Order: sequence, then structure tokens, then C-alpha cells
Amino acid sequence: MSALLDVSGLSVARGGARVVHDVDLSVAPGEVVALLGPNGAGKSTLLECLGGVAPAAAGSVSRHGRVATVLQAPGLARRTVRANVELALAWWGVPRPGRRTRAMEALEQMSAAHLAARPSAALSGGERRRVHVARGVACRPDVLLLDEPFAGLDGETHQSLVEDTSSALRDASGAVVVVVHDRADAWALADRVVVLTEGRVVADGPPRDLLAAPPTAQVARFLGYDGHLAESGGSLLTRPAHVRVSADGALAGRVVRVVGTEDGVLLDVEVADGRLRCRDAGEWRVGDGVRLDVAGGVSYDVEGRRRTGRH
Ligand SMILES: Nc1ncnc2c1ncn2[C@@H]1O[C@H](COP(=O)(O)OP(=O)(O)OP(=O)(O)O)[C@@H](O)[C@H]1O
Repeated sequence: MSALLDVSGLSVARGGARVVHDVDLSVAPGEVVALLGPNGAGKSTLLECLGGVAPAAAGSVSRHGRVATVLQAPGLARRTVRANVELALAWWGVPRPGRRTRAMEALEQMSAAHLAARPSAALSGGERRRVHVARGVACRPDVLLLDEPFAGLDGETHQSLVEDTSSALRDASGAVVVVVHDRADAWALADRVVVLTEGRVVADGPPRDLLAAPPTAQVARFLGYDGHLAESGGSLLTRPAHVRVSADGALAGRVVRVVGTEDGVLLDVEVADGRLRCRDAGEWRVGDGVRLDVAGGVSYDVEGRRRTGRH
């Protein structure tokens, strides 16, 4: 089926300067794309332009069908939760008889049916977010755009909202683009992850493929490749999953940092050719000697281009 959203050579300006450059993006029906990138990368600006709120400085955006946007902090009317979702449906043009059922379905998808009769003023921050997402989902748009729907939430509230949103978006038949800050959110939500840095798309692919073989060293570091070993003509970058402590490991090193985690510790280890990070369940102190084995990682040349794929 052809794309519902087609972006070609798109640049967008903010305050007179271009902050999004030459983006090509095509999103198919049923596809969920996460836009991921550091602060100031241009994610929200790009999303605004996709939604028609910000003008394009160059290039084009073609939207096939109707677009709904869930903003970071939209207001809710001083009505009940269900009335808020029904208002969105009325505005969207859904005839009155179908509104209540559709509103309740969307609230159920977002685990918020129990809030239906509650006044919007009596919602917690996390509950408000659920209602915002439910409003967007209830409209069943051809293109749904969400700007950091989980910003500012932490711990369990964040996690359960991500899980419910993930299910709701996977049930949607339209195209979805969601801006996220946290890589774990991108993996949880999306079929495809687009990484934006300094306004440019620097990676685009299924989450598993991107993580297994980031196209550049810059993307690898952003995706959690926090260990490095110098090798001839470049370096091998590793994630903690590639490195393990082993009594007869091939590399000798010294622990330079120990950070406690739920399941043990995260160790930073200096070795002859670099510094590696790994997880372990043992008791470690800074200065301890340790032996490591490296199984995996991705090799980059001195320019940061991927060389040989996985090792
Ligand atoms: N109104 C504005 N005037 C001038 N520059 C702006 C304006 N809004 C944003 N910018 C700049 O545009 C760039 C992109 O901002 P944008 O908010 O799109 O990034 P982002 O990736 O969504 O960031 P964050 O993750 O922090 O929300 C940043 O350098 C920002 O400082």
C-alpha cells in the first residue's frame, strides 16, 4: 500500500535559521516510526512541519488523508475525561451516536476507562497523558503525530504508559510518527526508528537492525555503544551486552568506575587499547584487576563509518 506520509528534501527554519535539513521520509499505513535524537536535534520542529503547523523552508510534505497531532502538553476542557474525548471526536466529525462507544474504546486501550467520569482538573500528570493519547487514538486518523507523549514522567507511570501506548499504536491502521527522547521508548513503540542529530537523519531502520549495526560511530554512541577498543585503522565499539567478566578472559584491565544496578553492577574497565563497559553480579571496587572477554561489537574506521559489520 502506498505511503500516507511522504516527505522529500524537507528543510525547516526556526527563528530565521534552518534547524531541519534535507529530510526524506515515507511512512506506510500501519507503520509506527519513532523520531529519536538528542535535545535540540529538531525532532519537534520536524513533527510540527509534518503536521502542517510549521512551514517548510524547502522540500515538500504530502499527507494522504487526515492528520491528528498529540502535542506535548495540550489543554483539556474543564469537563469529564469522557466528554474530552467525545469533544475531540465531535471536532473530528464523528456523528454523535458513535462518539461515546469510540471514546470508551480509546480510553480502554489506554487503561483509562476508570477515569471516564472524572473531571479533567482532578487528573494526575500521568493520567492526563493517557487522556491526550486516547483523544488522538479515538479519532483514528490516517496520520497520527505524537510529540514526546511521555515527557516528564518517571518510573512505573512512564513504563505503563509506554506499554499501553505501544499496544494502542500497534492496533492503529494509519501511519504513526512519535517523537521520543528515550531509546528504550523507541524500541518499545516503533517498527522503525529514525535518528535525527543536528536536524539531519543519520539513521533509519528497524530497531533491532539499527542496534545491531549502527551506520556510524556517532549513531552507535547515541544508541548505547559506550565501550571502545582501538584497532588498526579505527575502533571497535561495544555495548555492555558484548563484554563479560571471565576469569580466563583475553583482556586484562582495571576497574575505573562501579555503578550499582538492580541486578548487580555496571563496570567501566580500562584495558590496554581502550575502555569497556560491562555488567556483572559480583562485588567490585575501583582499582580491582579484572579479565574480560569481548564477543561482538561493531567496527568503525577513523572517520566513524562502519567497516565490517558485526564481529
Ligand atoms: N522559536 C524558536 N526560535 C529559534 N530557535 C528555535 C525555536 N524553537 C526551537 N529552536 C531551535 O531549533 C532547534 C530544534 O529544536 P527542537 O525543539 O525541534 O528540537 P528537539 O529535538 O525537539 O529538542 P528537545 O528534545 O529538547 O525537545 C534547537 O536548536 C532549538 O534551539
